[in-house]
Amino acid sequence: MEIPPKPPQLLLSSQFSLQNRVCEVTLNSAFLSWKEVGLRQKRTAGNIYGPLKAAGSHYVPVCEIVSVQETEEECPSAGVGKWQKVPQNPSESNSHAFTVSYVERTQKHRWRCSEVTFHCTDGTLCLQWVQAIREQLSLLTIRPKSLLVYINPYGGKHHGKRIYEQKVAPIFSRASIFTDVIVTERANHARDHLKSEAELKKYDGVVCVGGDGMFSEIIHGLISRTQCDSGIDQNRSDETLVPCGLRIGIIPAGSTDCICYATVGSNDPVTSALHIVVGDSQPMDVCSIHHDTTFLRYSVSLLGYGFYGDVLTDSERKRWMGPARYDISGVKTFLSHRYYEGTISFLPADRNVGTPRDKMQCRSGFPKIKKSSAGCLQTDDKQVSKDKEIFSDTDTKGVWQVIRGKFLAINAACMSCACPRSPKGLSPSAHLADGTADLILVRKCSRFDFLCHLLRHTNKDDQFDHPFVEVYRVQQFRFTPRHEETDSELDLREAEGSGRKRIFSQICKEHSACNCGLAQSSWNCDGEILPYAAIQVRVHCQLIKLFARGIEEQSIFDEPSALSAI
Ligand SMILES: Nc1ncnc2c1ncn2[C@@H]1O[C@H](COP(=O)(O)OP(=O)(O)OP(=O)(O)O)[C@@H](O)[C@H]1O
Ligand SMILES: CCCCCCCCCCCCC/C=C/[C@@H](O)[C@H](CO)NC(=O)CCCCC
Ligand SMILES: [Ca+2]
Repeated sequence: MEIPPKPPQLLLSSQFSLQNRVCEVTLNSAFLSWKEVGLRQKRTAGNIYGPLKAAGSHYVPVCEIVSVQETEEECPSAGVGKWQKVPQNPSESNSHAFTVSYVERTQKHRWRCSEVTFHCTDGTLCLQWVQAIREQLSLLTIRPKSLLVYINPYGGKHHGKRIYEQKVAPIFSRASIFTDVIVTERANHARDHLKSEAELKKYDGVVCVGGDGMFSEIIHGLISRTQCDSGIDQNRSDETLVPCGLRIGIIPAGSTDCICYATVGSNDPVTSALHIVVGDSQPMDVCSIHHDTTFLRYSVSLLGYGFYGDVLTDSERKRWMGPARYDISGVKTFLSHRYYEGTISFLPADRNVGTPRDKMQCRSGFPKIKKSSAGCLQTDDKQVSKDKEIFSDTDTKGVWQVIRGKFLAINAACMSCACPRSPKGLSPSAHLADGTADLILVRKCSRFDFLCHLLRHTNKDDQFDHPFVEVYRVQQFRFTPRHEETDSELDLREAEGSGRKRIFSQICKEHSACNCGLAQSSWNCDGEILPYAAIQVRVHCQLIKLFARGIEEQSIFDEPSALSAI
């Protein structure tokens, strides 16, 4: 039987002056609230993006208070050069005041740090309030007190340092968070520092100021350090990796910022800073990628061969263009319309984690997916779709599937990969922490059809609803490009003169410009090119944790019904 939650305990209730009006202010163990005295209370849906409020009432959850401080309103006194307190209005003369900074939701999942200042004539009362609020904040032990910050000064439009100093550092300082800041001096500086030098015990988290490439450096440093400390060999693709203890915060300052966007719902530095301050925690899956017995890289967003690999290869030569390089290279790659041949084998995911086409988008706290002590997933069955269109569990559980063909793109997404270019992402129903990736196969088709498929990433239409697109939810997969297929794999091809084709394939290896389907592409792994085309990929469930909570359902802030318990 579920034990009902305890009602919040009333801690303080007093009258203060707020902008010339008298307000009743209440603090309980869950909320700080205030309402104008004498106003009749009427619950309304209010401003859908505003703070939790009924008409004239404001409710701030204690867990969303950033800080509280005694306020002294001062201005220079003429001529003397000294500063003295000056009341803002008559009712606030002899005024003592305290200011509460708190999270306020605005449009499109963005958060702001708002302030409210309460005035009264009794200094002791103000102090009592400040202490009571601080005491409640001190109970929030999930909040970080000390952070290690890495800034890539060259990510995106080269604004990382300025974004941190102007928008983020003031919020951390208001929340009394200690920071050690390192501005990187070269690529892989942050990775190498985390791997072997950083005194990680000093910190409650690591913050990355940059784009997806910088985030990738941070996870490589942290994951490698954790495996090394635990005696795990990353070159063994069958190893169970040890989850990282420290949470990672992303302050977006890159070109795509897909990981930030898909875990927070926006690419806004202030919003990310506030998610760090309130101590959010979002577990995330990570793919390990091996070539035979060599570990190559980890991936959390896109692993793309063909189209996205070619876009990245071309765009790397245009880094000087900044974020626009992806648009130019995207159009160029689209026009070249190359396809690639090879074999994909994959191990389908358990049916209880849903399917890529079930329209169950990953949202904050839903569906409840927990990693069991045995490392596998437990889901709340009632929340999981019963969509059966691709495989039935009994047919495929634990059985590798093999698909050969000619592909314009082979993409694997461990999460939705939503970003400003594609607000619902490459795989809109992929989940952040379910131990699976969505494998998307785009077979050879006409330019027009491929364009329709690409454009659907930018609107509400279903990009998988084409006869040339297949999508599978997988735990592991392998890819072998056509020219690396073994004799036995080639022998398996039906109705193909295998001897003749193999000779042709060797010729085409050196002839990547010809559109014969036997040329090789490269894998785009979270924005980095992999050195091998033949890879094995395995998803590690919830290997890392972010200072995020997943994308919030906007509707929970539309109406104050959640406040009825107060
Ligand atoms: N000081 C530095 N000098 C040069 N390169 C750096 C430095 N610090 C980090 N890097 C590298 O810069 C690359 C790109 O950085 P980042 O991801 O921040 O920006 P981006 O490429 O513009 O954005 P995105 O990855 O979102 O497309 C990363 O791969 C990182 O390794
Ligand atoms: C001709 C019309 C084309 C319209 C196509 C729109 C489709 C956009 C889907 C975007 C998916 C982004 C996935 C994220 C990948 C990141 O790990 C990676 C590093 O930041 N970014 C890219 O590779 C950059 C990839 C940029 C691709 C354009
Ligand atoms: Ca996943």
